[in-house]
Amino acid sequence: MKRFGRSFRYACEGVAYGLRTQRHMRFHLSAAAVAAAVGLIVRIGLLEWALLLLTMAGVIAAELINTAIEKAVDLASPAVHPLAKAAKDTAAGAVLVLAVAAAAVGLIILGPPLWELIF
Ligand SMILES: Nc1ncnc2c1ncn2[C@@H]1O[C@H](COP(=O)(O)OP(=O)(O)OP(=O)(O)O)[C@@H](O)[C@H]1O
Repeated sequence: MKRFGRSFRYACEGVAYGLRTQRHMRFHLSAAAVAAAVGLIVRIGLLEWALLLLTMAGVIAAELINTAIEKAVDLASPAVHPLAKAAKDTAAGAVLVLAVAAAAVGLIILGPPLWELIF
């Protein structure tokens, strides 16, 4: 149990590090906060909340993995190397794919009720 608590604390430190140092992470969090606020306003259903939360968490988790890869690459290859570029760009690409999918999910779930509320 003590070991579990320690691992949990280290994981929280990792999330805090990502939040503190990655501007993209702050952007993703702000977008998630806006989506959650709209979800509350238009009163989406439980299944919609589950989907929205899963996509938000997916983007944030991908950003954390991207940060981990960036740091590991910087440690392993401080000099310019095509493989270092490939590793960083591929990891960034994974975040991009998830972020675009999350934006689409947000539009599909929040778009129609928001439209109805406004017009
Ligand atoms: N060691 C390296 N060798 C070759 N290319 C690199 C290396 N480090 C970074 N690059 C490339 O330089 C560009 C900018 O990289 P950088 O690490 O500054 O990331 P970034 O996308 O600006 O992210 P952030 O601002 O979040 O740190 C990317 O295309 C990356 O692949």
